[in-house]
Order: sequence, then structure tokens, then C-alpha cells
Amino acid sequence: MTLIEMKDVWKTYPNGVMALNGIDIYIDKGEFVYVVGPSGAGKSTFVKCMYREEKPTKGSILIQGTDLAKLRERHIPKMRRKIGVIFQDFKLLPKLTVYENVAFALEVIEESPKVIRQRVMEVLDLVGLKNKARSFPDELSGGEQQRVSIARSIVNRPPVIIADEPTGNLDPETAWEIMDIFKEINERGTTVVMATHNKDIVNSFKKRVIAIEGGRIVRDEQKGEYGYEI
Ligand SMILES: Nc1ncnc2c1ncn2[C@@H]1O[C@H](COP(=O)(O)OP(=O)(O)OP(=O)(O)O)[C@@H](O)[C@H]1O
Repeated sequence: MTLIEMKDVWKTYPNGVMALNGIDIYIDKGEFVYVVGPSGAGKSTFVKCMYREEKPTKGSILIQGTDLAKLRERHIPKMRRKIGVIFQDFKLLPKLTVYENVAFALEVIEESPKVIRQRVMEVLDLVGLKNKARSFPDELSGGEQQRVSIARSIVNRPPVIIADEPTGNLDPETAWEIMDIFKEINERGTTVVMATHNKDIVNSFKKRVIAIEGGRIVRDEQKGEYGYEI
């Protein structure tokens, strides 16, 4: 079943840079997809369009049938709940505890305190951080902070999570631990789209690879390789 469909997507930034030049892609429910390519190829722009951080200049992006490209500003927050997002630099709220950072996503949709407590502890358990619920982000290692951000991204139970260089700030061993969590989440049925420069991970944990160069898809392979020298 198709979860995400991009049809003839173009993105030109206001400064004239053409970052995406006609992207057509289908991603099915439950897939694990790496997005690879040289620096400046358009990977971040591709994923940003997918969670409507950027609006395409032309084309449509359907997520479960809703066209993100046509979405009005006021409908964006509701749509974002269907998409968990994970960044290279974690983007946790520094003044909130681990628990509060994760609970925040459920508080804004006014879930009951009981549901919030249950779901937050459930996802903190999944990422192995139940014992750090009361800690603040700056008391955690980079790997732990990324685990919190993953917990936050899945607490709403979105059908897809999108990660932009999630292991970019982590040492190789920690990067693998984070990958194990993504694997687990994917095995439980969540679609994962991950832009990455991590050649070892792409070549070892083999999944679909979409390669972008100059804003175009130049390769789309099941169980693909990273394909670039770093
Ligand atoms: N907000 C912006 N305004 C103008 N140009 C931008 C903006 N964001 C990205 N670009 C340009 O668009 C092109 C694609 O950038 P993008 O960040 O999508 O590439 P990338 O493949 O993710 O690169 P990297 O691997 O270095 O993160 C580049 O030429 C970049 O300079």
C-alpha cells in the first residue's frame, strides 16, 4: 500500500538554487528507505518537502492521500502528527526533562494524563531510557539525546518517521545502537525514510536506497549500496 507519493516535485529556493528537479517516487507502508547522494545533492530538501518544512515550487506530495504541497498553513500542525521527524542535532527542549520532551507532543493534542504517562514510558522503554526520564538533555550523551528525539518522534504513533542524518553527530558504535532502534521501529510496522552519509550502515543493513544527484533521482534499488566514496 502506498504511503507516500511524490509526483513531479520541483523546488527552487528564493535565491534561485534549483534543489529538486522533477522527483517522482512511491514509498510503501512499512518500507525502510535510505536517501543518499553527494553534499548539496538535494537530500535535505527532499526530506524537508516530505514533512512540509519546505513547500515545493511545483508538484504534489501525497501522504496517506493528503497533498502536503497544497496544505494550508493552519492545517500543517495536524498533518505533522502523522510524521515523526528526527534531526542530526536532536533539537530537544533544553529546559524540559526527557519525560517532558517526549510528553510535549501528546500534551499539545490534549491526550489524557493517563494515556500520556503510559505512552511516554512505553517509548522511553523502547529506546532504553526509562531510567533517565527525569534527566535534562544536557545531562545526556549524544546517543542518549538522539534516543529521546526518536522516542518523541514515535510517541504519537505516526505511520512514517523521517530522519535527516540521524547518526551524523555520533561515533560509529553509538550510530549502530541508534540504527538498532530504527530497525526495531521499522519491524513494528513504521515506515522509515533516512537521509544519510553513513556508508557503513547503508552497506551493512541493506534496504532500499534512493540516490539523489543534482536534485534528481539517479538510482532507486532494493537492498542497494551507498555507492559513493567518502
Ligand atoms: N534554505 C535554502 N535557501 C537557498 N538554498 C538552499 C537552501 N537550503 C538548501 N539550499 C541549496 O539547495 C541545494 C540542495 O541542498 P540540500 O541541503 O537539500 O542538499 P543535501 O544533499 O542535503 O546536502 P548535505 O549532504 O550537504 O546536507 C544546495 O545547493 C543548497 O545550497
